[in-house]
Amino acid sequence: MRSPDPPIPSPAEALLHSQFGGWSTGNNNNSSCPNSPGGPGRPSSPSPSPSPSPCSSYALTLTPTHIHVQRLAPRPGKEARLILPLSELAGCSCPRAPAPPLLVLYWYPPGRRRKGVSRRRQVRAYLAETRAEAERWCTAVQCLLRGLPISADTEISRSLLPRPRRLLLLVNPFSGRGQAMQWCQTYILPMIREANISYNLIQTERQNHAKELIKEISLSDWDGIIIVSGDGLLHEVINGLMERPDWDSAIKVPVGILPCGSGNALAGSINHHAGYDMCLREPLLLNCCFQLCRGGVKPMDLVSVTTSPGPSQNGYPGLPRRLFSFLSVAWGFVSDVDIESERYRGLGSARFTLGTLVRLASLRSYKGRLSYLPPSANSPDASPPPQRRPLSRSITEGLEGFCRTPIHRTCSDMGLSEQRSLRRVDTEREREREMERQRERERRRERVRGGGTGVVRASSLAEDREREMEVEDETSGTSSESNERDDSGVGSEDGMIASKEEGAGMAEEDMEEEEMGRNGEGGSSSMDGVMEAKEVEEGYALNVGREASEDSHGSCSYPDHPQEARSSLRKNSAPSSQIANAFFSQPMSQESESGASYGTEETLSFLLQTQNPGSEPEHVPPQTRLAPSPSPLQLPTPKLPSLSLSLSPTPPSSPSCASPHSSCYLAPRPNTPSSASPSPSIPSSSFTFDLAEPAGHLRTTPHVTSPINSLRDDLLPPLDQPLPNRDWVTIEGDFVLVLAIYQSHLGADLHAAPQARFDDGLIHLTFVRAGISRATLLRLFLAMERGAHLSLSSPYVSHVPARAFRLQPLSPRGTLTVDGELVPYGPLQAQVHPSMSRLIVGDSGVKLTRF
Ligand SMILES: Nc1ncnc2c1ncn2[C@@H]1O[C@H](COP(=O)(O)OP(=O)(O)OP(=O)(O)O)[C@@H](O)[C@H]1O
Repeated sequence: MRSPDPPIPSPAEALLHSQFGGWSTGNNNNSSCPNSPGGPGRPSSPSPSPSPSPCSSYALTLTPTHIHVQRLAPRPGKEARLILPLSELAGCSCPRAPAPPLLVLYWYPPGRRRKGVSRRRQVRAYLAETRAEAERWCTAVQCLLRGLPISADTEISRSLLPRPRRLLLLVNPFSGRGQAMQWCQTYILPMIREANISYNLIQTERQNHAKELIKEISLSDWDGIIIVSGDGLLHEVINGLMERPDWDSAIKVPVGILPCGSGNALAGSINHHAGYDMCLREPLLLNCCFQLCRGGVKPMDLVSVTTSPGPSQNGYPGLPRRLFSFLSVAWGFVSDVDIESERYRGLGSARFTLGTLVRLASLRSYKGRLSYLPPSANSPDASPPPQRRPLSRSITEGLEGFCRTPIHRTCSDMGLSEQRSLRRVDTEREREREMERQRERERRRERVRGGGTGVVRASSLAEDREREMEVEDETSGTSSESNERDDSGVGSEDGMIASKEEGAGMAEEDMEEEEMGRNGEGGSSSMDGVMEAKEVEEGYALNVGREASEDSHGSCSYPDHPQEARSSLRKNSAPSSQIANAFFSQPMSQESESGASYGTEETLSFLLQTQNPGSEPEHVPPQTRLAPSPSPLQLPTPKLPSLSLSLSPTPPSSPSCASPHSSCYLAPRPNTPSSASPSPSIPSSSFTFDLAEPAGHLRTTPHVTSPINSLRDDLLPPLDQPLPNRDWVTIEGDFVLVLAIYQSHLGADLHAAPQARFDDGLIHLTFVRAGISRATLLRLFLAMERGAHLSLSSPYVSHVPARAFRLQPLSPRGTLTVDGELVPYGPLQAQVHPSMSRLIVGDSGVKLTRF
């Protein structure tokens, strides 16, 4: 992150140049004292222990970008030079008399941590000859930090400085693991004081407290509203601002977030855009707090969401609700995990890892219809399709020094595959297998060139694929059953957990899909597509899990030793790849061999094995205490009713199926009258565009209860009316998940939309069709940690940008969330409103205005 040290400043560059005495702070890095200005436990004058260092003296030079510190005594010389970039200073102070005339600099250089780069606090103090000199320096540095231009000729006086910024801090003491107040005392308030920011801190007392407050306060009193919590509280604040009569000016008040929740998606995005590596917990908080103190503001898009009516109240039918979202709308897997993992709240961000594994074990799919409006071609917002990460790059990650031979392309850029590939030693055999596969591919391509309809072609590819698998089996001598098989067969023998070798086989198959996609054979030529096409052709139903309507929310329980589970899981630095690795390397249990899906017990037990087995359990907040159940509950033995997969194979003519960029494997087609008639080669149940009766409450349309009638969703008709034919694309079928996200991160460690910017005017839609295997879905989420999931080539996964969308669940039950908060289940639509709000992001590498 740091640029090379600048040369010694020339006299022309120098704004100030003075000689200071040293001030010993009692430790080497000069970091313990003097303390932050003001505040409890932080005296305004240095504590008595530090003292002048009589023998040391320094020459300080201030330039517009740096403070150069040259030690003059006792050892002058080049090595005694320190350069403090102003961009790494949170602030400075000059303690009032009777304290000595000190210039105190609060320096937060980036330091390497085990996981990512994070700021560390250092305090430097220099003793000026006079108080006036110390104050002159302090004022000059503060002017530069506030972005006020000064020159060597400027008469430096305190009158140059604008009033200190005033922030309203709203703290949810129960967010995340309930540490928000403690972190305020330890990290947040000290740094905010150091940055010379005034603040008022309010603890929220209940749900919607923040919203009520925001609707009533005088906003002109504040330069920013800062949420010290998770994303849920910011959702309240944004909606509180939008429900004010003066919403259009209120929403322009800069908002910021200091992450104390469990997901911390927006904080993850700020951290990422500021140039830091992914990090969690205190390091993330320090980075975000530092960025906040720097004070840069960027426009941020908001998405207006119209949901179905809530339950009727006092005999009156509910009305559709309108709310504003800054983060995401989720349906299916993501919202299920979000809501169901609430019970593991005490685990911090690891609750999502656990929730993901539990939900994977009983994967559901939901029928529904997704329509979206792509960005117009000439729209300035239309961003180019995301670059696929070059395969070579991801392959070399983590492999340097391990493998010198060229790595087979079956090493995807997924962590799991990489790790598996490291275990492989028999490169000769691998090469032979690859050559055999290559020959098979060639033969297949020859046949495909012979033509035929999509289905017929897919079917013949299925036969090819089967033959290919036989060849693989022969050459490898091991069974490399596909994940898709494991998922698709009723009572499949494979279960969820594959052996290491099987895992490697799975990776190969995925790469196989990728390979075929690149060769223009599209999704239908993949293993998944093949099976699907074959089943469709033969009139079979494909079983991919349990249908939502039949699956009650699985009752889960915990192992006999929940304390152990908690203590091990508490290390919530989310070592998901480690977890997943254990997941895959578990021996098959009795249960899995007999075909049942995995339960929570297995999930927890492998987590236990991967994380700190010997550690003592920590204190867990009462609400998260997990009562040991008399006997460990299993997830109900799956009845595995058939799920009919109504989506057809991707038509061969579809350009999207060959696109390596957008992964639009579903062949979404424009909602034009001509395209609405199904192609003869596609089963008529697929991709229908008529409006079916939606699930949920909405049948006829009441007016939307919008607090803000003046902000129109100009791209959307009312929720009960058909969408315009022009430009819209509709996809109908069975989905595992639909995620609409407008920030780069879905959680601090989930880089869900790497291409997203705060103000790109886009909704980034990801949808996953039923039929995806659990293993592929798991790999998708693991790759998401690094934002590498866009490279995951699966015909079941699509990523598309949009300006608006409508979601019509057709399954009677499910969960829908907006910014992680539950909303009424039923049809929902949303439209982006570019740059509506303002977000405090700091000043790293972005053009911004200061608040
Ligand atoms: N004092 C309080 N008591 C109970 N609930 C509160 C209180 N203050 C706020 N809330 C509610 O708690 C919900 C969750 O808060 P928040 O999102 O900030 O934390 P989180 O869920 O831990 O974080 P994340 O969303 O990152 O997972 C919000 O919907 C908010 O309305």
